[in-house]
Amino acid sequence: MSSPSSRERRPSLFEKGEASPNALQLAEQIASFHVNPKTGNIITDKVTIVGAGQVGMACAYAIMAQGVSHHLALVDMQEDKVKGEALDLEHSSAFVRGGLKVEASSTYDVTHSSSVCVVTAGARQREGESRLNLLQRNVEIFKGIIPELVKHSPDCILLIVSNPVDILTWVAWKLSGLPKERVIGSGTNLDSSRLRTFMSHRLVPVWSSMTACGVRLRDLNPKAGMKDDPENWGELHTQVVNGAYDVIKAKGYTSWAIGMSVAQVVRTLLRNERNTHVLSVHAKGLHGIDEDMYLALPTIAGPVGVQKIIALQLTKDEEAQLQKSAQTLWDTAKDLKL
Ligand SMILES: NC(=O)c1ccc[n+]([C@@H]2O[C@H](COP(=O)([O-])OP(=O)(O)OC[C@H]3O[C@@H](n4cnc5c(N)ncnc54)[C@H](O)[C@@H]3O)[C@@H](O)[C@H]2O)c1
Repeated sequence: MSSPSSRERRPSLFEKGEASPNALQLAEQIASFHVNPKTGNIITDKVTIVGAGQVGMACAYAIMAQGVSHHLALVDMQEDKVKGEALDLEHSSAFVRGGLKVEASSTYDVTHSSSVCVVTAGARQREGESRLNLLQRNVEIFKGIIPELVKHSPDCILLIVSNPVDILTWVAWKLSGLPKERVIGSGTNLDSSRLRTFMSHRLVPVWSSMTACGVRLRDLNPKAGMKDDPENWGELHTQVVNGAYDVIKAKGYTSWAIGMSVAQVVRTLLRNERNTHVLSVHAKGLHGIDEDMYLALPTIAGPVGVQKIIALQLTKDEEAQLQKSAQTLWDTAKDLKL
């Protein structure tokens, strides 16, 4: 029997010459391929993020750390900054299962053939500036971004994060020429998480046993969330609405939670996980909405974009409020110069 020292060392693939550069390239490609189960087409997991600010980089980090994509392209008009961010991220490649490739530029060549393009670029409000003026400035920014993204990735899904997200998703749809199903906004996916977080603060001791027994909050407190609710669950609504403002007041911007939220949506889009997220989708014709507008609604989306918008069971009053929201958004959007 041969001793370990005398045992012939197995040559590595490189030494045996089995892995030519082409084979390595192929392995790299296979690692980042998924198959669209509906069409059978191969899609890559390449994701572009435009805007390498607080939100864009939190999205990039979450997408990378969760292994949602192994190939990122970052674009920002601040070339030095975006290149620095890309290097910093790519240096963590050894800690990421499957490795990581990060490209960065102030132009759009690096974005070619992306499956999902996330847009977080936006202008910050100037002192005394009206929201409409800020919005028009963001429209001008989008005019420089959206056609470039579509030119380099004509089959991509656009995922808009910049605020105001519903209106800018509509703007991106108009500027892109893509089918409405392929343009999606981050909607209120994050607000849903905020609601669950605030609920868990109240319910941690009993939550798991309640859900395990199939008990719902309304079974214990039929007035939960109503005006005369003795436990005042309605206060959660205020907490959710103020959630972003509380964070911005304390640290100047929001980043980590929106990054995680976007990573979750991108995973769903790439992997066809058929999860339901509350995303900004084209809402005309739903719940009596007449406006050509995007609104946040529960949506199932995948590699082809929006697959299904879940019909909500709304009271007349709730439906009227949704229609009013659509009207308010449209009143602003219709005056924009596209
Ligand atoms: N949808 C949501 O739930 C949600 C949550 C948080 C923030 N946001 C929005 O995300 C956006 C970004 O926020 P932030 O804190 O990262 O801002 P930020 O100022 O830190 O980053 C914006 C980045 O966009 C870049 N940029 C501006 N114009 C550009 C252009 N024409 N081309 C390429 N890059 C350009 C800037 O250089 C900057 O790096 C804001 O509109 C914010 O309101 C949305």
